[in-house]
Amino acid sequence: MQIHGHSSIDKKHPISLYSSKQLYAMEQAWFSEGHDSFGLMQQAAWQMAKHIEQLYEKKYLNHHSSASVNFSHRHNHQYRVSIWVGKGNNGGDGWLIAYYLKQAGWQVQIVTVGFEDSDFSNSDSDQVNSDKSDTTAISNSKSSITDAQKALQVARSANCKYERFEDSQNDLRSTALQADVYIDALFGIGLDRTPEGIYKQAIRAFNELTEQNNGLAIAVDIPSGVVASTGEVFDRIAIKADATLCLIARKFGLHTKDGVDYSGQVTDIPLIPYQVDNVAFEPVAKLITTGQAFSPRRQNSYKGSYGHVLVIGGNRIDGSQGMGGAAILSASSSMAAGAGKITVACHEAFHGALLTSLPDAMTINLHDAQGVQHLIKAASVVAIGMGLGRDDKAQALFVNYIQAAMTAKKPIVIDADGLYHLASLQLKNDKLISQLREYSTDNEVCLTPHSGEAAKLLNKKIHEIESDRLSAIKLCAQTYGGNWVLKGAGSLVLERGLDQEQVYVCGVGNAGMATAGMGDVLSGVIAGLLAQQDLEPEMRSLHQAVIIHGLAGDILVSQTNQYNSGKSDRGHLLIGQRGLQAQDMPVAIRHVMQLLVDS
Ligand SMILES: NC(=O)C1=CN([C@@H]2O[C@H](COP(=O)(O)OP(=O)(O)OC[C@H]3O[C@@H](n4cnc5c(N)ncnc54)[C@H](O)[C@@H]3O)[C@@H](O)[C@H]2O)[C@@H](O)CC1
Ligand SMILES: [K+]
Repeated sequence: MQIHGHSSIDKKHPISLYSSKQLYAMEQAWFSEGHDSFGLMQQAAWQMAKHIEQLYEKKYLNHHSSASVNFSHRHNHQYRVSIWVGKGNNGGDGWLIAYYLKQAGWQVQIVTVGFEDSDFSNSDSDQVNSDKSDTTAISNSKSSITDAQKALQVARSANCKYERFEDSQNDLRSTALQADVYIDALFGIGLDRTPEGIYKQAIRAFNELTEQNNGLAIAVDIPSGVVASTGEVFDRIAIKADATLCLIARKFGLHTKDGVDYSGQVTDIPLIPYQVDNVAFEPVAKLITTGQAFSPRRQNSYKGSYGHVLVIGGNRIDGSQGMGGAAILSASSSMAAGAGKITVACHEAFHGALLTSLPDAMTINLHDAQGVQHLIKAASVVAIGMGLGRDDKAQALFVNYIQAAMTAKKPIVIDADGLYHLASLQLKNDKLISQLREYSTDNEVCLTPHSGEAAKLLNKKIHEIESDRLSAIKLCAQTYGGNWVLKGAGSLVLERGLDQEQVYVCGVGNAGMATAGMGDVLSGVIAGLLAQQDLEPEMRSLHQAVIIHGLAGDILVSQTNQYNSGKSDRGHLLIGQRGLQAQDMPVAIRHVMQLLVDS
């Protein structure tokens, strides 16, 4: 079930993202300043309980679509919450949320997963005297029990009802578990392996129950099953949350790879100051959801002021396989992103098609080496590889044109088959790789693989890339130099500065963009921005291009924009994610360029 409104983020500023290792270090820094760990858990749970009430009330108002709904309805209907707890501290948060929501008048049902009977009897023996059954008494209890066990005691001493998932599996569809809100406190940042057996069953049951009962699914800290440092979900076993209450600091894994599909709307509950124990933690990445505003163009300018993009690609191998579309898409996207002029070096067989769809472009035969080299000298930026082909002849062209671009000191964008050639040259220990790496220290080189291409470039398996995209993009940059995009849900962007590198996670874009040609569009936008020398570096940066590309895709599938309204007098039909095509993009890219000037 969706919470009303646009998905997760509408913050303008980049949001700092951290790994689980850093999260643990932050907690430890806080505790080493003398702060109490159970106290932190109490704060976390109390604040989450308040947010849970707010989220549910918001959902209720949306569904009863009248602002006049009076929340005195609470008196007619007791809210029901089902809280699923694991044995770690994430579960500890869950027990305390149960305690606070019960205080607030909710009907609370706890489902424990992975607990033995002894877990409860141990705590019985340690049980605090019932007439002192408050959290203070328990937190002050001398025993060496863990915070999670203390939390369990607090909830039990307040008579919160619980049942073991293991005992009640067959009855899980009983009315006892028909809740308005389901809380996932099974695993937090401590998840380090595939949930199996009872955990796998519990995660599945949780998802089924929330769906059947149209319940609101809220994850404590991170949806169980999502790895906080990578965004990976093993075997698709994870809680599908409508909302995530993210404790202390934003987890990297919420915004890239599978995490994007499971986290829902993310709310921060910071709890501790950003700088603890004199340590300021450097985020592993920054989440960006909006672009830099463009400055208006000078009236007194001409096409040369905005650069000349040379797109090299669109080959036809041995007279059969043709990939002209890749170059066309890239070229039209470059123009949509504001490049002053475009030349496309593609196979002559495609010149007609190119000019039909993009009469603004100039053409040259891809195989006219002298002519292309001459144009490389004249161009402001060279984008190479889209539909270039992978045979030896194409590789020779690639090497030749990259050498020419480096000699002429041009910014270079390498995509698709260009990346394939780089990977194979690297395997052969070809000198081009070290030359390119050296070149990229003083010149702009942008490389844009998806996971499959990154796997080839690093001579690894795709799943190795996917299981740690952050390490993969860093290794790409180390090996080849340059600035990188690792495409996919929550695309990563790595930009190298003088003495440090910055990683961004792109928080816009949608699954409709997982179609052929979208990468060609992106390379075009990157080249189009790079060509515009009038722009400040930030406005023509790689992350700006990735954001523009993502926003354009989102605009096309949004139901409320001028290009996609059933009521539009332009006669456009509604477009959804299914069926979105790369050729739809240039019009939306132009629109985003305009929005970014206006904003
Ligand atoms: N006092 C504190 O330190 C605080 C902790 N907080 C909470 O604590 C969480 C982290 O707690 P923990 O470090 O205990 O970690 P978790 O609660 O995430 O659980 C870790 C436990 O689960 C086990 N485990 C991991 N993957 C498993 C799998 N696939 N199948 C079965 N068992 C698995 C681990 O071996 C470990 O025993 C945070 O996410 C947050 O919710 C917050 O309450 C803030 C304060
Ligand atoms: K969780």
